[in-house]
Amino acid sequence: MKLIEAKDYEEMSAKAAEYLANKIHTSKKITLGLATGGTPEGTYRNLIEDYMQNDTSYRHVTTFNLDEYVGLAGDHPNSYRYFMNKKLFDHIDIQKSNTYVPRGNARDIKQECLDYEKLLEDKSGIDLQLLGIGSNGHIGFNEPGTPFDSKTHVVELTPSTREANARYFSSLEQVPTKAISMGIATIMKAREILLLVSGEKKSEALAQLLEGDITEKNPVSVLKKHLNVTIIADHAALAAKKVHC
Ligand SMILES: N[C@@H]1[C@@H](O)[C@H](O)[C@@H](COP(=O)(O)O)O[C@@H]1O
Repeated sequence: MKLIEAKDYEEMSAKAAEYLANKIHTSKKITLGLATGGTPEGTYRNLIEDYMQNDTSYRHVTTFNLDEYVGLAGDHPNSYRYFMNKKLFDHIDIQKSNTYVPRGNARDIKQECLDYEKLLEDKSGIDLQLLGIGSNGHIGFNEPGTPFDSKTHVVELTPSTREANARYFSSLEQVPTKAISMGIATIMKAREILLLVSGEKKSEALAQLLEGDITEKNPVSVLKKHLNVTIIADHAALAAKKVHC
């Protein structure tokens, strides 16, 4: 695993966007795995700036998002499809038909998981997966205890994850209790992974990744088995690691 240090959230976001833009520029065709949440928002802002200033085209880019809330349609303001449209896709020249997010309002949610996994395979998988982490080490919506061999599946959200994400909803009760998430094996199939970690709240999870064991109790620890992982972390996120040293 390669670790790139950043001063703060802004610097982490700028470095991540530069990393991604460089890959987009230098490839003829690329499939990106994308994440939602506060962590990648700054990266998307920087990518939009880069698009406007440097004419970076996204016509050759396909994207697959990690997850989506069960029960929310794509035009619901709290859905991850809506987040991606507003925070990135609406501002760049990507073809919307090449952007995939699980359909949280699909009639048959289990079938939707199977179809999403198959679609990913049919499109030859992910070249570069952007990832954030939850403070309990979750990746996508794969909570502690999720088997490492899991594929795209329906997840029961833990109270702590619902609370952490309640800031986007008008109340905790509004936060869905289930989500569709790429599984850990799905994420690990990406040819490259870029993990972003910012802030003190994530420092224990990051320290566990850098210094702890590989265990299903800490989903992010699986990344130690991947051969091509880059972490961009800010100083606040690295604080616990430095205390441990
Ligand atoms: N499903 C998402 C994850 O993909 C994300 O990494 C995590 C952290 O979010 P944030 O970046 O807002 O801290 O939250 C959610 O649970």
